[in-house]
Amino acid sequence: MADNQNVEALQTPGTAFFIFGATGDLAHRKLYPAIYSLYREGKIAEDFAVIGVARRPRTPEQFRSDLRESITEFCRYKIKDEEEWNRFAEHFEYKSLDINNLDGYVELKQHTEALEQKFNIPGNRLFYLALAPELFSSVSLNLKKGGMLDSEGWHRLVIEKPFGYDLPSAEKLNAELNEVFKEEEIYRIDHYLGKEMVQNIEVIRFANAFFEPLWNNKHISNVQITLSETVGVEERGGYYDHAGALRDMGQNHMLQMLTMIAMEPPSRLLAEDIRDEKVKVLRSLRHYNTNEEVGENVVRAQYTGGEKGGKKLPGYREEDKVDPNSNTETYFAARLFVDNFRWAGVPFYIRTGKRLPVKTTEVVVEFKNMPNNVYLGQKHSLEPNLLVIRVNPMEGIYIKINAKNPGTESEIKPTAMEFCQSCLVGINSPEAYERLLHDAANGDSTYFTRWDEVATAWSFIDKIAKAWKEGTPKLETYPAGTWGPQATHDLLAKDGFRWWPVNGQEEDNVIWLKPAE
Ligand SMILES: NC(=O)C1=CN([C@@H]2O[C@H](COP(=O)(O)OP(=O)(O)OC[C@H]3O[C@@H](n4cnc5c(N)ncnc54)[C@H](OP(=O)(O)O)[C@@H]3O)[C@@H](O)[C@H]2O)C=CC1
Ligand SMILES: O=C1O[C@H](COP(=O)(O)O)[C@@H](O)[C@H](O)[C@H]1O
Repeated sequence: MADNQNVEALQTPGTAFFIFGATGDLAHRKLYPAIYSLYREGKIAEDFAVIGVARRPRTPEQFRSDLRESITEFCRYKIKDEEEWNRFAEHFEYKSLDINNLDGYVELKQHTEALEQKFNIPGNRLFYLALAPELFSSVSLNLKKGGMLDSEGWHRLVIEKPFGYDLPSAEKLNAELNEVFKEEEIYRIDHYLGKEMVQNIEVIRFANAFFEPLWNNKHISNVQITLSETVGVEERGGYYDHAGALRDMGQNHMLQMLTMIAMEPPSRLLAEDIRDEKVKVLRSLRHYNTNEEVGENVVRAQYTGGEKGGKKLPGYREEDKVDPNSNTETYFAARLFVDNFRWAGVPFYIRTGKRLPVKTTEVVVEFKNMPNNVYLGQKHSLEPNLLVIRVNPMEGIYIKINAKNPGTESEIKPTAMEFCQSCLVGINSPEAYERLLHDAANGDSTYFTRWDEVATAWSFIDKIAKAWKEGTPKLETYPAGTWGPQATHDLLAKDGFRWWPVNGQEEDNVIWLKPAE
């Protein structure tokens, strides 16, 4: 019996899941744990099979043992008991295959058909490409040539980021994929769209009379989006040194979050309506066409060696597989404008970086000061109201208002009222990959990026990348464990703003009203 008792409506149709890149990091840390959670919650019933594909040889026993290791280490559910584990693991098979070897697909087809028969799967096939992007086109072409798309039922391609390196390469990739899969069969992953609180932005905005009437340039002075990480590039130096923060986080996660904040209410809560609104935001982004404009609005930087908790941290250029003379940015911040009626004149500040002091993803919506406030000019220093959406690792929102300090005659204090979602539901809220796999198997593409979103985002990003390539602005540095270079603070200071401390940290003057224990 599934752990989630109310599962009928949520169950995926019988599906064969193919994980290309089955021995890789993403499969190990995210995909297998996600599949196990879905199984435990009854969102996947017994009519499924998972076929792992990669080059290195693995016996079925080895593959299932890797699988168990991955789930034990990374899944939010613990393995229940041996009987349940065996029932689950029986659905997993491994096929050693070089994705360029067409003959291998013919064998894969036979293998698949046998599994489909065994588990009563009606020919629905979901191909998840957890592979280097250079391999995406060959896989899709060989799937077709090898007869893997001949089954009854649907065929879907789930594809990891990065989707291209720039607009021309993304266009090329898209054209190649379209030779095999239609747009509606392609599910481009941006795992930030699978995060609970990113999805909640829509609800907070469109289901609350508090917020939506104020959600515009009359009432909001600026928006700040921070995606900070404490880690460096870890084992991904080779990939990262080619990509950098702008392509790794900016083109996708950051712009996607911005669209969720800035979009107009969709006419219906359907995938195409929502994605139509998101792409309109991307089209309204003010492009920085000259190096001067990029220099004025964008900061890029790279971490140097630092220290945290007495531990020495290496500089970026000392990291494994990174060019010792690399000019790749590990940090960037930008001031963006959405030039439409709602947002004219409101800066959206975004920043992301590796080796920053804390791991957090947070959106701060700063409201304008009250006009002619009777308290202004007196001894009080009023702070602007804030709505803070906490995405990661803590989930929830808080709003900061000005209120009378209890027990004083007239002292006004910033007071934060917090809805801490993760305090209520714990860390058990579904992982992004669970939702996204489940959505893809159910044919719901709402939280996947459509081609026009990807292309429009690249056309904006490419101009920044071009200016950087030409040396503008210069690459700054920041010691590992700090909040980036001074230039990032200047970016806001010139508009009269400042970055709000993340997690409400360092704000001694604020009274916190937390939910009762
Ligand atoms: N890891 C992460 O946290 C994230 C990863 N991604 C994206 O996911 C994708 C995969 O990343 P990740 O798992 O880290 O990469 P890894 O390098 O860890 O894994 C790559 C996988 O591809 C397989 N592979 C490589 N070449 C071939 C080939 N010719 N034929 C068949 N299989 C092949 C490898 O297996 P073998 O060597 O056995 O063939 C391995 O299973 C990338 O696009 C990455 O950008 C996106 C977000 C986060
Ligand atoms: O896509 C990526 O995201 C991770 C950060 O994801 P999070 O869910 O842990 O916030 C980042 O480390 C990685 O470089 C990037 O490719």
